[in-house]
Amino acid sequence: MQTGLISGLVLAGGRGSRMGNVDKGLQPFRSSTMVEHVLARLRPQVGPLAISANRNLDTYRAFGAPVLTDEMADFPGPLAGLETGLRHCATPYLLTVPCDSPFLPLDLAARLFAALQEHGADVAYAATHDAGERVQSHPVFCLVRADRLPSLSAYLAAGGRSVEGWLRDVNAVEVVFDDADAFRNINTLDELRGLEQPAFPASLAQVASCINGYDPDALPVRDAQRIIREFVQPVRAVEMVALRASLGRVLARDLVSPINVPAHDNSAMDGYALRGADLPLDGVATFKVVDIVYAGKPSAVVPGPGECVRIMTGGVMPAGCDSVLPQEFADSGDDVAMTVRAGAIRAGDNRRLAGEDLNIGSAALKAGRIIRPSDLGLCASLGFAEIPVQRRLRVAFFSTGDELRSIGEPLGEGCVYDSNRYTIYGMLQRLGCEIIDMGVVRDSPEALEDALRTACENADAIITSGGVSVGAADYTKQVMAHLGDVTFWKVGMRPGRPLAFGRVTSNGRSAFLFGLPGNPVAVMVSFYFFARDALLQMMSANAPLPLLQARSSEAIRKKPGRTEYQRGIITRGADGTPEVRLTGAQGSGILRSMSEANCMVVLHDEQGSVTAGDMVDILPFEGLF
Ligand SMILES: Nc1nc2c(c(=O)[nH]1)N[C@H]1C(S)=C(S)[C@@H](COP(=O)(O)OP(=O)(O)OC[C@H]3O[C@@H](n4cnc5c(N)ncnc54)[C@H](O)[C@@H]3O)O[C@H]1N2
Ligand code: MOO
Ligand SMILES: [Mg+2]
Repeated sequence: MQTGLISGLVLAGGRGSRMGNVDKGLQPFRSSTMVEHVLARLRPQVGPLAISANRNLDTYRAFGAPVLTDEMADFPGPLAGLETGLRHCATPYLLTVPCDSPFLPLDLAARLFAALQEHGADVAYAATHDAGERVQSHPVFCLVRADRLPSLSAYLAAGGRSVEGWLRDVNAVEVVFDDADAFRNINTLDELRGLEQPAFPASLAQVASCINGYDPDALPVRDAQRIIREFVQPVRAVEMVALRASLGRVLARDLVSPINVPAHDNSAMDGYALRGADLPLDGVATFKVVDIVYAGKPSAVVPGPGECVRIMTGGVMPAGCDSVLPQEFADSGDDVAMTVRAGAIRAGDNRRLAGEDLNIGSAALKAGRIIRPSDLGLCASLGFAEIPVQRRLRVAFFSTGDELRSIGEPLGEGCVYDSNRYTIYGMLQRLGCEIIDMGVVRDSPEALEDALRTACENADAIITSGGVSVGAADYTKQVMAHLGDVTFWKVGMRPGRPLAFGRVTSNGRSAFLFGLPGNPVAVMVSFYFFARDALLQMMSANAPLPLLQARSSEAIRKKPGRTEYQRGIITRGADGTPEVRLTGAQGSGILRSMSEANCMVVLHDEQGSVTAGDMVDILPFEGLF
């Protein structure tokens, strides 16, 4: 069967009345949507592909197939979609499938086509046996001759609406498939239950009440992380971007392979393709060369016993051949004959199997992945021109403190340049966020409220630095508390003890807030260990902190009962394993030692002093995004 003879049409134009009038095709299903599963399974079986839909047209268009809307008004049912499909059909046959059948058979087109040909029929449709062995027909899985359009139009014009009714008017053949599950459709929201989006977050107090012995003034790191994780919600908005533009973005849905890669069994070597059974058991054997196969130019020749085909790397294996003798392993060989010695290769050698890289219907990449260069290549090998990614997370940030000066301003008595906005900028940039830099905000209630409201109305998350400890001029906490559900913690850690976290609201818009401490090292540590994971969670990204282990080359003093983050330099030790030493002074204002470091040493709550030679957890900065 030539797939190019058949156009595919996914019927997604129904009312979805059994699902409460939702658009069935767009319902989330296994990290993507139902219709995308259907498209992935149908695409390899047909030439042109279209979607019949009557709502959410732009969303459907983003799946990369033209969208046809019913030409008849008022949702008259699947036949209206079929009629429109036939009007636009440029091939001799049209195959329809419903949008809620994510498991449809991969040989649907081939089997219906074979039956249509065999019976000289107008229409072939699928059926299965139910549990009682009765035949149950699935008439919306049907292959129709495109020239049957007039008969369908006449049936509809006469008021006919049921697919079964029209099938009685034409010469239709039923094709029984064994796998009833492949035709299972998902009809109710109940069936989709468990895949729904999580409920709106509870209040922070409710979340915190689940923590044993919750004390905001002495909160262990892991409890703070847990509260943040349970409170933060993903921003669900997906956009299609050109393949190259997806680098560094978060994949929004599983990418299901629409093809086998490679598509055919092919040769891994330049040499001779032959039947493994013909290889000599001892001595030598001479094969007659009956054709030459180049990559991209398959041969129709089927070598007989004692025959072989010269083949180039990547060339499609000729029918019946299962092994390739690399040409340098032949005793002699040219384009006429080849001689091989016993034991030169084994049967099956040097053949790359169809689908060994990626199998049709398998998840090539999982939703949540941050797209890397190899993923771009993988997507290209599947023919994907556009990739569904999460929209970039919008993060607004500003610094607070009257002593802060921006670069370019004169540095007055007692003032410091604002460095936190630059470290925060760098860390957000590496996470792939859309950045809204709001500068330095004066320590006045009005200026702070103004800034927080603007940030809240324009961003998904807000990061501030400074003003969260107990100082007298700090209005930050008071304004944050006034604008939303914000809590102030003293976390059992060093550096980065004070931390504000919550959700602020202004004019009906809300944003998650991370009020990081002002000290320049504390701001980075609390970003990496609290804000980073939360922002990734909002982006629906899967990228846990890459904690590794290294041997400490020195003793480190540490009190159990709090987490300490020390700046370290990791090198390759004498025995080849990673070894870490500290950068010296660890004060939370000493940014230089952060720059000198290439990792953080993480000493957990329960840990006491470290002896030289002990293994410790480290977070390497390179590769940390
Ligand atoms: N009595 C107490 N004092 C302090 C405590 C405490 O528990 N009790 N905690 C200390 C800890 S730990 C930290 S961390 C800081 C956090 O203070 P704030 O978040 O209120 O921050 P500020 O007071 O505004 O600034 C602290 C420090 O950092 C400098 N800073 C602030 N922003 C920037 C910036 N954008 N660029 C460069 N440097 C900045 C600021 O000048 C201060 O020196 O509180 C301790 N105190
Ligand atoms: O949390 Mo503060 O970190 O010690 O400067
Ligand atoms: Mg302060």
